[in-house]
Amino acid sequence: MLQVYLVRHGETQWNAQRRIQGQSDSALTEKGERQAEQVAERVKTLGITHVIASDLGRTRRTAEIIAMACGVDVTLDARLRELDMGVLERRNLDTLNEEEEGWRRQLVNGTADGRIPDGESMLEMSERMHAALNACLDLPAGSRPLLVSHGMALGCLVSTILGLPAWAERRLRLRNCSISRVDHQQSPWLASGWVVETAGDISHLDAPALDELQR
Ligand SMILES: O=C(O)[C@H](O)COP(=O)(O)O
Repeated sequence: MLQVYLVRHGETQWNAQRRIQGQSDSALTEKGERQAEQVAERVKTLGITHVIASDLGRTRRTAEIIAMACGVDVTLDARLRELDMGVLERRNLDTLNEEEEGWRRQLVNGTADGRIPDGESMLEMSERMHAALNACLDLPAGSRPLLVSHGMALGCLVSTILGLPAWAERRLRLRNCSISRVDHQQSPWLASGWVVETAGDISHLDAPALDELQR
């Protein structure tokens, strides 16, 4: 059985400011740095053999902190990036007009082919996230990788492993520096292949991220 840990990066300045990041970027806040240190402390005893991260700054920084604690290097994989939010990247959620908010809501309300203009669909993101996860199957036997990615990307990955379509209504909140685990396994009472062992664990964190207080 292959166990893969999934971690969303620490809180960023734009998370706290309710600004849409997508494939744009902002630095971790002090709280985000502390969250990354707390998740590193939590996972350093789990026998992690690989830390693989989205190549955006917020995930790279989180991965560096985790990898240091686990004594491994960071490998970057652009397939783990957040959904491309197109023309709405860098915009504050509270400044969107009715049409713009309609584009954004399509990503969370179950619209099959929803996308923000110049952005990515949930299905396109799902396909690259699954490709990155399945690449873990080619790691040496006994590997235990940890992937550092993003809220929409990881939420879609976990939901699709549960059998939901990529564009399903979003009902799984993965907070900053939450830990999820998916296993590739064969067992009597589960479907073969990927299953969800845990999702969204934040018991290792001492305080909710700012953006959680505002949502
Ligand atoms: O702002 C965004 O793009 C998403 O809602 C959250 O993205 P993140 O998980 O990269 O912060």
